[in-house]
Amino acid sequence: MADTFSLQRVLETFRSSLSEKKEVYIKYYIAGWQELVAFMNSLGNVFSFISKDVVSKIQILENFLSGENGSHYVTIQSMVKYELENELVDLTKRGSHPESGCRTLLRLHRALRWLELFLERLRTSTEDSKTSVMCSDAYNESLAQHHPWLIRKAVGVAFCAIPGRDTFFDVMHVVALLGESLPLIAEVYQITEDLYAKNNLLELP
Ligand SMILES: CCCCCCCC/C=C\CCCCCCCC(=O)N[C@@H](COP(=O)(O)O)[C@H](O)/C=C/CCCCCCCCCCCCC
Repeated sequence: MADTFSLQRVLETFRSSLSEKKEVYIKYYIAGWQELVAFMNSLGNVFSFISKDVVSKIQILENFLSGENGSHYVTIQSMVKYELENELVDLTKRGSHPESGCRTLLRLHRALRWLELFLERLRTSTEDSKTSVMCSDAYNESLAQHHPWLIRKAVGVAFCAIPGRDTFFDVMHVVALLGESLPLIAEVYQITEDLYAKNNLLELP
């Protein structure tokens, strides 16, 4: 496992993603995901179908951010407002906007919940706890409900290749950091969740 992964950096990027008004900057939200992808890539090819999916979603959001309407994509709040006001979101079935910013970010948002649940399990785990079980329990409680059977099976195979608990703690260096990361990740998650719920965007196709 690459020793270049730093939970501290993940923490810093998600911290930078929160504005004073508690809006979420997409630039830093994406940067947080890029750190997590780098970590996943270091775990081997069995995870590449997952990291490719995340990378493609990051790319879609980066394209919006650097495109001609980029100023509307500075925060998740401004993106939601802009895409809804301009009817740029497929709300019930996929149509002329299959890759809107709102539906793309929703996929990462659901995955952030998985991360929160997994890190919480890791933080409270004991020496004999298995990371594959923590991962899979967190997955069943979050992302799995949105994935078809085939993806759930493939994910189940990938979970078997997850390194043990000690390896995670070696890489993370400071266990205490988990206690600091979790509330921050949870806050970013909750702000996005409330915004999406308020705008009926939680089930975008
Ligand atoms: C110190 C601890 C650090 C832990 C770091 C963990 C790093 C993990 C990084 C990413 C987690 C997974 C992100 C998964 C995003 C999935 C988005 C999604 O739901 N995509 C599906 C739907 O997309 P559309 O078709 O609607 O566009 C897509 O079909 C799914 C693709 C692949 C399945 C992804 C399942 C991921 C499950 C959890 C991954 C565990 C990785 C474990 C690494 C330790």
